[in-house]
Amino acid sequence: MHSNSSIYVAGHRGLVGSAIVRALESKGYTNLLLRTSSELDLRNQEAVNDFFKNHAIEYVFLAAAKVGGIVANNNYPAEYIRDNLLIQTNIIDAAYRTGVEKLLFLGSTCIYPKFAPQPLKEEYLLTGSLEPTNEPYAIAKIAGINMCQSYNRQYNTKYISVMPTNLYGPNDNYDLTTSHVLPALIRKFHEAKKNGQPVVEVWGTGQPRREFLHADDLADACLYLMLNYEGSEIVNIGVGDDIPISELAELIKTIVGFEGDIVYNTSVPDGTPRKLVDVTKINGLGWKARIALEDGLRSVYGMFLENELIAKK
Ligand SMILES: NC(=O)C1=CN([C@@H]2O[C@H](COP(=O)(O)OP(=O)(O)OC[C@H]3O[C@@H](n4cnc5c(N)ncnc54)[C@H](OP(=O)(O)O)[C@@H]3O)[C@@H](O)[C@H]2O)C=CC1
Ligand SMILES: C[C@H]1O[C@H](OP(=O)(O)OP(=O)(O)OC[C@H]2O[C@@H](n3cnc4c(=O)[nH]c(N)nc43)[C@H](O)[C@@H]2O)[C@@H](O)[C@@H](O)C1=O
Repeated sequence: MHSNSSIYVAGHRGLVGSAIVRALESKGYTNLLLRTSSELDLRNQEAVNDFFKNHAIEYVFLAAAKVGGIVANNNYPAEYIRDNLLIQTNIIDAAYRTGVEKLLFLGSTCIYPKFAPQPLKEEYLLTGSLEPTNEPYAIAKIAGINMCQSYNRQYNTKYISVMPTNLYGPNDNYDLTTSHVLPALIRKFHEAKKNGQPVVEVWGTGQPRREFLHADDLADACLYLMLNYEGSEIVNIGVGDDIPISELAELIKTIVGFEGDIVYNTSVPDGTPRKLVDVTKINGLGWKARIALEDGLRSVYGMFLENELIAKK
């Protein structure tokens, strides 16, 4: 990949896509192709084919997807399987038909069996049943991985698939009905402090453990793998450490400065009890995460406050 290679970042306004754009720009890549979903609906095969035919795209970062937290996944299963299958199928096939040099597909650690041994090694894929709250999304992602591998095998393409753990960072989704736990708790504690509320509700039992990776670390890993990895086998991306949701809640509570209580709403599902990734493979390839959770949290809360000030002006 050269500084003037034509690079399409699908989903460039999202948490991951925007971090990949920042990483590419900071490393001097200048020829980036970017389209919002209203400019190019990636579920529309004809539009996607035309877009690829009309631009000599050399590299693709496939970071466009329908993404959401546990409750959104559980409530809208049809949308999660349909949109993700359409988006990824249209892009992967158009990339092949127009001779794209290399493509990076973003999966997720929810592709691993619900009760797989920890930490999750790449070879545990397809060894057991999935977590029901996100099975449709996970099945779409598994289909995407297999599609990349099948195209590599039959058509000699160079499509790589990465499995990031739970992510957070700039341009995260703070809508409490669709967001993931980390941005949701930042907003809940912040609003409770501002409004003088005595309690904050945290979903589930607080016992599940999650691993959190900053989107800038993830983007750095994606760029590193695009430049240094050619295998068809999936690669985990994580920090190699996790914490219970109850501990995350206490940490965010302290950073935000909320002095009230936490209540657990156990009518909301916990989801997978644990999904800590084994990072031996990516560490062996020469990449390691750098941003510690507490530093990352302070930084995103700072951005959250800045955005709130801007919104008020
Ligand atoms: N967030 C997380 O914790 C994790 C995310 N991932 C993976 O990373 C990838 C990116 O996720 P993330 O950045 O968090 O998601 P976001 O929701 O932040 O961003 C998704 C992007 O996809 C675009 N998009 C969605 N639907 C369409 C469509 N029909 N046509 C065109 N573009 C569309 C959106 O574009 P627009 O803004 O223009 O509407 C948006 O910018 C996904 O594959 C996800 O599975 C993996 C593990 C964890
Ligand atoms: C990235 C990943 O993201 C999803 O899986 P998840 O990790 O279960 O996601 P989550 O961040 O929504 O929840 C993590 C844990 O946190 C608890 N929790 C507490 N309080 C809130 C809360 O206020 N909001 C949310 N969303 N969760 C909360 C919640 O009950 C759960 O125990 C899937 O989309 C999956 O497909 C996927 O890939």
